[in-house]
Amino acid sequence: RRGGFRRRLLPCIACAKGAPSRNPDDYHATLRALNTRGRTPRKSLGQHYMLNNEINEQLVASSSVEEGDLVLEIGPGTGSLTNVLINAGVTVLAIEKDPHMASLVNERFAGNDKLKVLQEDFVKCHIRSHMSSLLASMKPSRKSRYAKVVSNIPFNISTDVVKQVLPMGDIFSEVVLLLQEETANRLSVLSPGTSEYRPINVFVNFYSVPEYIANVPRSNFFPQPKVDAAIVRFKLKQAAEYPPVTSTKSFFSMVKSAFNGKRKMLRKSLQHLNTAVDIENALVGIGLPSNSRPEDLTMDDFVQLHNMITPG
Ligand SMILES: C[S@@+](CC[C@H](N)C(=O)[O-])C[C@H]1O[C@@H](n2cnc3c(N)ncnc32)[C@H](O)[C@@H]1O
Repeated sequence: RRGGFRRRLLPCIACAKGAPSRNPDDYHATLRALNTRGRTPRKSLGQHYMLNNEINEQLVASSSVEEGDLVLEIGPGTGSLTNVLINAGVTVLAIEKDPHMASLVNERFAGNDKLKVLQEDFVKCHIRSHMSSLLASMKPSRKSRYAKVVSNIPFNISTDVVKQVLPMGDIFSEVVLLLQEETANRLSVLSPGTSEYRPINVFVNFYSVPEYIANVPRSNFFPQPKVDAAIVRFKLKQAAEYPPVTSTKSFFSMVKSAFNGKRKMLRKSLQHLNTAVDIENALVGIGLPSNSRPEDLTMDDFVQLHNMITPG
């Protein structure tokens, strides 16, 4: 066999030690789909396939999709989540980087006009133009004019996905992702004042309202990752609901500079924007100590500080 394909790659059910209780059909379907191609799951592509259809159902339920909706799925893999989405009556745009998995999922749903598969790297693709043209071609009778994202994504592109889709409130209303547990916590639960607080937290809260939905133990995936996962829902804000900053570019540039000097007080790390005295006065003006550090500020505090210390 060519190209690293092997005959027997996957465990049989009887060998699946520590596997969660699940409908065996789901497990069989995933293993069969992989075995038909002799595919070894690739670590570099974050290929940890979902074995438990109840989790797929929970992902779909968390996004409250309705019949007729348009859903973007990043990384359909064997198509187990795709199947639940299609059964919920939605149209799916699936973007899959691995050409083998893209053709496998295409074949699985051959002839189904509710699915469009693009074999592309999500990080590099023009998602806005793909989504805009699909939304424009759909019936105006749809209840929601917004699309949704529902995906079990590879852990290694989580930040790219979040950075790309959260500012797209004009296209998506909700983004439901299965993330690495630690990432899920960091993006949805972490509050200011903790040492892990970063610019990404300000970014997430600027563009969305995140909510931690549920932990998903690692035993639900094949192959089993070293860490647990969790479902997070981001409700996207529309442009009119974004915090009132004079310029988002200058706002996020200020936040980045603030965290560049993580141990530094803001009156030092933001000195390129204004004098130390003016920064101190601005901090006191919004009810914070004059020697505040970036991890002390909420997203709203950053917004106020930005509008006070940068020329508008
Ligand atoms: C964690 S697996 C999930 C597969 C499937 N959704 C499931 O639940 O079993 C991630 C999937 O994303 C695909 N993938 C990896 N990197 C990608 C990228 N940059 N763009 C699109 N798909 C990618 C992998 O090939 C794989 O099929």
